[in-house]
Amino acid sequence: MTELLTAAQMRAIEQAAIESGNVAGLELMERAGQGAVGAILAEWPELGVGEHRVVVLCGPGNNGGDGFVIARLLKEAGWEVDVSLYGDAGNLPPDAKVNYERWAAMGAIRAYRIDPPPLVDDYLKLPDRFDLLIDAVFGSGLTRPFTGLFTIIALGRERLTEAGVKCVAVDVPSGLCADSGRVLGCVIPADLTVTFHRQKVGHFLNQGPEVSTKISVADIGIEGSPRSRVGAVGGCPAAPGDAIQLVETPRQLDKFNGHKYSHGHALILSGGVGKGGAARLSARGALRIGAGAVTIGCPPAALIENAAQLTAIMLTAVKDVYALNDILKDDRINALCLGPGFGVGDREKALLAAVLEHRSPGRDPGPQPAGQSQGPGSRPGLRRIVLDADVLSLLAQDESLFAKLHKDCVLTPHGGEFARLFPDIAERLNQPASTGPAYSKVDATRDAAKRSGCVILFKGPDTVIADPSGRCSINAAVYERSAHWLATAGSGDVLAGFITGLLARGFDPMHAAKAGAWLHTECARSFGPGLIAEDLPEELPKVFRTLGL
Ligand SMILES: NC(=O)C1=CN([C@@H]2O[C@H](COP(=O)(O)OP(=O)(O)OC[C@H]3O[C@@H](n4cnc5c(N)ncnc54)[C@H](OP(=O)(O)O)[C@@H]3O)[C@@H](O)[C@H]2O)[C@@H](O)CC1
Ligand SMILES: [K+]
Repeated sequence: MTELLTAAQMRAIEQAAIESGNVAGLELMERAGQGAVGAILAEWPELGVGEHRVVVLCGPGNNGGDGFVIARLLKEAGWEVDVSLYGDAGNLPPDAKVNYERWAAMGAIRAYRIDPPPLVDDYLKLPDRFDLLIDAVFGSGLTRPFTGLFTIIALGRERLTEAGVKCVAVDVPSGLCADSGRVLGCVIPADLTVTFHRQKVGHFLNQGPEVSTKISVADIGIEGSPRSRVGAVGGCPAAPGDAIQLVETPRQLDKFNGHKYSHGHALILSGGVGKGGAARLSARGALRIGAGAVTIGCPPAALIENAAQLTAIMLTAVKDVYALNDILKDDRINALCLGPGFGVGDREKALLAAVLEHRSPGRDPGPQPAGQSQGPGSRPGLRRIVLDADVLSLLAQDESLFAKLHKDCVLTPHGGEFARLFPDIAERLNQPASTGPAYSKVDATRDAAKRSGCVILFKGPDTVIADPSGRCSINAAVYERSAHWLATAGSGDVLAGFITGLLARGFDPMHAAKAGAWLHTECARSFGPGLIAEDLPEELPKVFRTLGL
């Protein structure tokens, strides 16, 4: 389980470690500097031999303090070191001040005031040639946008890359909000970002991956402390529900025993003639991921078209609400998917209302083992629903439909659909970030989950999944899991099908959303560029084999 931290959580963990008496803040700063140097030499071993020159940009807080430690360590290793301080030495926090003084006893410091900012010509009188730029200007304490300094560096950054200068961000690239991954003002993009103890949420959201480029986590020796995790016993102020997890290999994919209906039965409602492709993609995804049976329900006129395309997937006519209610008398149908290619007419609206109302009258599955409920079919009438695409538009248009949403629903909006469903939340998220920590996609998804009472899966390379209780995870298709070719027509329909299939197999909504998103990314990575949506379900057997299933 990989837990991501906000700046406040990291501060609380650091504070708890210091208060435990096992380690002093100054020692943590020393370890942070050592960790950064270690990570740099591991990344570029060639920097460990021969003569090199580094420019260290320090800022007014403890991130700057880390910079002074790095300057000292590299100088001791024989480097030529050029240090600047952006801020007032008299106002440095205590540990940073100690390291400032230690460095001052070894070398020069060019100091620049924050207010008024330095003139372009005055700032960054960089040496003619150097190998490494250490960005220790701002870390997790960035509270407001700042452009003066950053603009100069950001503008010169490309030139530095061309000159072969490597840029290392200490903790986060300066200008990046450690909680939201949003840029306040402008940012110094890094070639390598060295962070401490745990990766930060902002490394995975929004622009975080693009400007952090590669993350190395340095151990600063607080791992064993009783409060090193969010929500640990007596831990930091954040409630357990506030921990944000990175979605990883799902552990509950082993097959149930029994006949095919013990793997559940998914019903995918499709649109009319010529509109069935999206639902067929969802159905294929649901079947491949292991639903025992999958049926597409389409308007009578679309039966022939669908029949010509389907073999293992069953087909039934759903003319109207009466027909649907008849089908739903079959208790083995335990998961539904509505939205892909569905349409937004009166028939669809009525079907959506009926499905939302049809939910297991008075049946609560009660406490379940982590991630899985009892075998599907064991609780007749319990229906879990994935709502995607057109249905999200219907929900956005009609408050009474929205009010029918419940905890067994999973909504899977992309950015545009999210903005239609939750316009005020999206507006807050899309406003330029003016204070740090900035409102993040995690905050927005949690707020949306709370309002709707459902699991929300907010798509993107940084897919955020939250439930109404605040539980939250990020499926990150970034860094080594990057799969930009996943942005292809129909890919979302397959994702909706994956989640539906997992719901049919008995996964609870949160775990189905997480596992579905993770497997979706894995299929794309496994297939590689050239992928089209049809390839995603077909890649699942290979991914399952890799998982040892
Ligand atoms: N936590 C840990 O366990 C460990 C933490 N460590 C390190 O500490 C870092 C966090 O340190 P930090 O809290 O001092 O924050 P940091 O970003 O250095 O600067 C804050 C200062 O900047 C100022 N300021 C903010 N925005 C500004 C702007 N736009 N323009 C101008 N000024 C601005 C702000 O001013 P204020 O908002 O208070 O007015 C404040 O003075 C962390 O990233 C890691 O590197 C390690 O040593 C290992 C252990
Ligand atoms: K930094």
